[in-house]
Amino acid sequence: MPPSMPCPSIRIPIELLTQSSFSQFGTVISNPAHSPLPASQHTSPSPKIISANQGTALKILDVTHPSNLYSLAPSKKPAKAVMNMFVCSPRELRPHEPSESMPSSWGDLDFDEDDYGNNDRALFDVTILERHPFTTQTFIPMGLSGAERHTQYLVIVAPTLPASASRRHTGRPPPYPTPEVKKRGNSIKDIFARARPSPFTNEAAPPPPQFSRLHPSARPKGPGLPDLKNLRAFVATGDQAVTYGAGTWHAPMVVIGQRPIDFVVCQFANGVGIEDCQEVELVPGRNTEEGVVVMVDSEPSGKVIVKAGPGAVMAKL
Ligand SMILES: NC(=O)N[C@@H](O)C(=O)O
Repeated sequence: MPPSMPCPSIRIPIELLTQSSFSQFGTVISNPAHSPLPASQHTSPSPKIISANQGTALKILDVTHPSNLYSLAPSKKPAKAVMNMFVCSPRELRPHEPSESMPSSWGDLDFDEDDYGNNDRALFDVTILERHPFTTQTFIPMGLSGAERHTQYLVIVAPTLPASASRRHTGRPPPYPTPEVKKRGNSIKDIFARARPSPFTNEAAPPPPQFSRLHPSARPKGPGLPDLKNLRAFVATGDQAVTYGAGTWHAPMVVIGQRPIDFVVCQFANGVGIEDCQEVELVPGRNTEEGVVVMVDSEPSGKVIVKAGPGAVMAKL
């Protein structure tokens, strides 16, 4: 049984998965020529593209930032790169019950029941979140086209609370090993290693902070619990892959539609259960109506409707 944390009642509208909306959680991998947003709404820097394969291919560089932080794991057991396959079945959704105004991650939303037209609303209850504290994890869907309307997947993520706030939630320290950050050593060797200019290399610039070379989404997130009030839900198209930054709290993959999606999943792993994957169960408090819920609105074709952020059809904020 994973540890649990109390959760508030909160309804989450769905956003379009784009690199800029997702940047604090990880990276989105897609052919920039197939962006779902018009060029005027692109906010992330253009990727570097070079010609390859005797001019018959475009090579788009560094589309994601795999990171292996297992040197910080308490066991110190080294990890290896692994590629697994997840065959993810469509999730069961709960029928929507008419509801009063509910707090949401986008402010208090007032849900007007007449607004759906022919569209449908169903609810996905987020009951568990997990994270891989020492590795990025990339989900690459197979066999789906960007135009596929009936089968899509949701990427549900949450920021990490500071450890002190996690303790307030549960009344106890975070249940997981804290990534060990290197202590500032005081031996003669350590002091010389920090000296500038360096007596060993003559380097004049100060040593870079431990994680500064990593993409911001790939830096360790700390041991805290998920920040449920700022949980976000994104809908991905079939031609997008997604990388969760190391330590990013996320829901196990949520496929929407009629058929399973096969994903190739790339990550590092060292075989120590608690270091490879950590889970927390979300339990609504005694006076809490329903817990953390993602609102899944869809067109009659089955296509999920984006309700918040760039590309929203009818966000009511
Ligand atoms: N994300 C997801 O569906 N599952 C995992 O992250 C896992 O490693 O089990």
